[in-house]
Amino acid sequence: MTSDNTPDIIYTTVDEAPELASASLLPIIASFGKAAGVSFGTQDISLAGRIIATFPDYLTDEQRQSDDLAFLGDLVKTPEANVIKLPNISASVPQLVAAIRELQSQGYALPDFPEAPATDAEKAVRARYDGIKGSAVNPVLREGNSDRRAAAAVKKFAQANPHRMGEWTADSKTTVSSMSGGDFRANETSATLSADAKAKIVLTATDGTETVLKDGLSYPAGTVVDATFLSASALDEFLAAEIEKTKADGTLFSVHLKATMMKVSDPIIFGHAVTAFLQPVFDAHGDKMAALGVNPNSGLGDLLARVKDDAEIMAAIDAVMADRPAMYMVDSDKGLTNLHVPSDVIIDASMPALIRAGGKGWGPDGKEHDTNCIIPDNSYAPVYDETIKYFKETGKLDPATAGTVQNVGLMAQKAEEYGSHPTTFEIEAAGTVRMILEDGTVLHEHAVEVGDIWRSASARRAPIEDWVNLAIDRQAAEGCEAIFWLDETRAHDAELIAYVKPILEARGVADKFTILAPREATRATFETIRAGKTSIAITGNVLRDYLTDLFPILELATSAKMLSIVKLMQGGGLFETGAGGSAPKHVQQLMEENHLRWDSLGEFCALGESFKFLADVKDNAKARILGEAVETATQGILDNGRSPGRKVGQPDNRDSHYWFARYWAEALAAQSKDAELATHFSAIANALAEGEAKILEELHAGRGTAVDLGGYYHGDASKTAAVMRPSATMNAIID
Ligand SMILES: NC(=O)C1=CN([C@@H]2O[C@H](COP(=O)(O)OP(=O)(O)OC[C@H]3O[C@@H](n4cnc5c(N)ncnc54)[C@H](OP(=O)(O)O)[C@@H]3O)[C@@H](O)[C@H]2O)C=CC1
Ligand SMILES: O=C(O)CCC(=O)C(=O)O
Ligand SMILES: [Mg+2]
Repeated sequence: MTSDNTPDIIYTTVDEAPELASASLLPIIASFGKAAGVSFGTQDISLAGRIIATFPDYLTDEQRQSDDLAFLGDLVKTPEANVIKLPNISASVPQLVAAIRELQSQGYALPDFPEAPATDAEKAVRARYDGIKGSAVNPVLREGNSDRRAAAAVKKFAQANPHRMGEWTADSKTTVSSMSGGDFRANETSATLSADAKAKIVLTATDGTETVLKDGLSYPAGTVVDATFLSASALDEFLAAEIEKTKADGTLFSVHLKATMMKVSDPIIFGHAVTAFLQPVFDAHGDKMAALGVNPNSGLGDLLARVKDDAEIMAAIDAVMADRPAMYMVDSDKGLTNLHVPSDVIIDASMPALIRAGGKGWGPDGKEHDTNCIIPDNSYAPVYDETIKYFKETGKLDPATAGTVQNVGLMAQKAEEYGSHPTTFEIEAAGTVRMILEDGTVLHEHAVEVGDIWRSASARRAPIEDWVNLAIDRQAAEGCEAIFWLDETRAHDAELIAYVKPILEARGVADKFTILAPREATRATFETIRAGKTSIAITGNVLRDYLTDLFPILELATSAKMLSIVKLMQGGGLFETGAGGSAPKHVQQLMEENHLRWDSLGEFCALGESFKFLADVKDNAKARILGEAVETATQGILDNGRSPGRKVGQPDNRDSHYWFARYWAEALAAQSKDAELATHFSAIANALAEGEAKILEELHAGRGTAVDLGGYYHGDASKTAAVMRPSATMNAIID
């Protein structure tokens, strides 16, 4: 599919803070690349871009956009792929609705999001929107397993400049609470297919009625296929008890889920939490609320917007809230609670932030308090539970001396739970769910009740083998401790262990690895890094996600500084920038006071790797020189403290890009491998140095005042450029 017209490197157009940063950084990168004959192209994977691309039939010719995600989905399956992937929004329903409204206000005649689709036409629109919802981009692009770690320079910098850590004390009441049974962990069954297989999922109701939940599933031989369910009644009992327990303990009530990546199951679990918290209101006014279109899965914020004109319901809500435990707040100034929006509290970022703060969450009084962290399912909750227990015993981690945890994550081809959306169902009738192979074999079978959440996930043989081999390579490169975080008592993990052990034996490296269940691995790993050493965590997809925020946030203060390489299975390279998200809070700050605290270190690291990869695969010497100079520039940013500050008045993202351009140009001017490049860039380096005072002054003009970007999800490119590239002097040098 690639042609001579495909640019050497594709940079993704995304959302929120990283996209604002791109408005300033990408012109620099493209200009420097051009001088060395390296071409850059962009492909739009933003939420707004994906909405537009999904509804061409509703739009004018000028408004239409190509389906860039589909293009990239094909590209990553080719050896030519060289993609720099920035974090993008994985939209919850409230975010999706807000983006649709914004586009409609800009004249895009898009259909409304059908909350309760009734007609066939509405169902068709809803199906199209559902394809955009949640984590719809990463699983398509991640055609390889992940290698995430802190670059040596970044780690050294963090040790020399340790961030502040909250104190942990033995008497902290902060705790992780999980179900005592009936959850996904307890009900899981797993099997490895011995031959290629087609399968269907059938619900047989107690009265004998059969419903095919899914047909046409097809798996190659060697696929590990899991099935499990979470009992709705067990969940509700658990949540009701936790509300009481939180109140008795005087801690903050908080629920931590991944409603974005687990876009089918977790919004439902979130909805149970909203319902449980407001149970007396639903008991008294449920019908009226349903008539007003309340869907608890969309959160308390959406619920309040729908019932706000009904004084009786509002009074009932106030009365219940007054009686409930205090809630962990997303924004106490604005009254945004944990339960307002399903995508505001995302477990991979929220739990580490709380742990970094010494186990404290923000309460409605704007003060920090011990918190009850409710993580209903036990599959991965023990990692956080053990982390908290460990810190209560030993006190906080010291980032000045702590070693580092790297991750090798099984991720390719929608591995494990993160690929389970098409095979996740909220059960509508009590009975039995069976996963049945074409030859009639019943692979999995569960007795279920109404409301239970049943799901199947799979991991294919080729990605699993690639993952184990990547782990072997990484361990050989580092020569350090390496742990497979797998629990032999968990059905899925036992199947993976059956893959891992023979490969390690066959390659003669079994003695270099240990296999530990997540709880034990957590403790062992903390002990290793407390001693200043390195550990490689080799994990499945979910723990890849969780650990590459947890350890970086404790070690480096943020996961934004991580190197995130996806070695694509067909030979291409996907370079993710950092391991975190799109930082909505940063956009708010920019809009209010014209300060962007986003740190582009993740972009710098990914750019260096992308150039190196280009140099290797296309034997492009100039790309190698560009890449080496990017590394020098990144080092310069760290050594000279040029990263953005958090507060207005301090240097921000734009300042850091000026310094990045300058250090990069200086490094290119200083190298002696390519005289032509050296001459070209020494002129640029000189101009940037001579213009320093004027450029910084121009960059700082207007700081502290509100700015207009022309939109949140679909901003106006010229307005954004005016805000993000305010230095005419610098622009003249770059352009
Ligand atoms: N790869 C991807 O595409 C990913 C996408 N996401 C998406 O991103 C959105 C937000 O997710 P959320 O869980 O809030 O996590 P984020 O990582 O966006 O934000 C958590 C906090 O981390 C800090 N942070 C993150 N990146 C940077 C950076 N480059 N520079 C400085 N600080 C940074 C900020 O802290 P502070 O506020 O203290 O400055 C930020 O508020 C969601 O839509 C989510 O789905 C999430 C993860 C990965
Ligand atoms: O795709 C997403 O929504 C988030 C991905 C993520 O958090 C990660 O890969 O670390
Ligand atoms: Mg993550």
